[in-house]
Amino acid sequence: MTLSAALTTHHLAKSFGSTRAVQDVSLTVQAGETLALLGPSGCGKSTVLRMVAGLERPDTGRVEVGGRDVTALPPEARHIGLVFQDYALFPHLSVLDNVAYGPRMRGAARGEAHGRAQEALVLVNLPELAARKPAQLSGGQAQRVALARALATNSPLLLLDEPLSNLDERLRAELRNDLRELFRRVGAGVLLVTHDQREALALAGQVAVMRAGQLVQTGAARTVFDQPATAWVAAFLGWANVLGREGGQALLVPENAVRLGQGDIFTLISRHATEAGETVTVAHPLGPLTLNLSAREVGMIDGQTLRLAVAEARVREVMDDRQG
Ligand SMILES: Nc1ncnc2c1ncn2[C@@H]1O[C@H](COP(=O)(O)OP(=O)(O)OP(=O)(O)O)[C@@H](O)[C@H]1O
Repeated sequence: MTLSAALTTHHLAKSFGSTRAVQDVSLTVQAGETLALLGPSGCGKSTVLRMVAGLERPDTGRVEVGGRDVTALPPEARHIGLVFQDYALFPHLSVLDNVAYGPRMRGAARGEAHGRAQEALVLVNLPELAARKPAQLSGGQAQRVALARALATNSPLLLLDEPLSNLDERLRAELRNDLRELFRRVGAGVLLVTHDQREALALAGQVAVMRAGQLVQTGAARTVFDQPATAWVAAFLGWANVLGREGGQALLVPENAVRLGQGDIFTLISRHATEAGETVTVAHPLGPLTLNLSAREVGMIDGQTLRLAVAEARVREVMDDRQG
């Protein structure tokens, strides 16, 4: 028996007037796998998610959930767990009834729906808050309840749109760890939209990078972060050294290609103090190299110079698609 993917989109496209919000997006999320959709503001991430959820109708293309074509189905018939920012909790219902709402809508008897809701609240570590009203929850607790509501549907696919936004840094870090563990336990496919690279790396095994409505790179998260396919992807993912060349190419110099204290002596163009040490830019024949130095490494600066070697085997040349 071949297992169906939790989600497959086939050539999804959507325009709003003359804005081509999404063009030809095909992606797959396997059961038990988390895929993070990454890209700058306005690149079409939410529109992809909304088409998968059934909240937006694609102009062309298909959506399959668990091997079933759901393109023509309304959201409630798709069997997807949603955690969207604008999917607020019902203020007049208790936490338990909020979480039980999905199973109830799908025809579960009250007792069974409450049982599932209790289980979901245990999964997100909030079983003791079942009787509260949403107004009596902190921001982090409300996010967990929203997640429990999605989990209680027992859906094979969860969609999360910026699930940790609106939370302070401490809560984000805490929930990030919990979510990873939770996704692993429930075994659903998860499609996650985030603009936070750290969140993507922490939560998702797979990433898909979007630019101007199109997917530009998809693959294992570690591979995409370590081996961006183009200069634009590298710059978007926060690579410090994407050095333009003649002829539309660029060199990607990873931090681990730079060996301090060996090789030739280069002049520093700029220096800025950071919490950990300094960020410096070195005039190097490959181009201006920006390095994050620890306090110990700052001690290797001699006058306004630094001795370093670049391991050229670790430097990759890619297409420079940053313009346009
Ligand atoms: N209902 C709509 N009507 C008109 N244009 C829209 C609509 N929804 C989205 N757009 C446009 O489609 C493009 C993609 O928007 P989308 O919200 O999918 O981007 P996004 O990547 O999720 O952005 P962000 O990270 O800022 O949320 C944008 O240019 C946006 O202005």
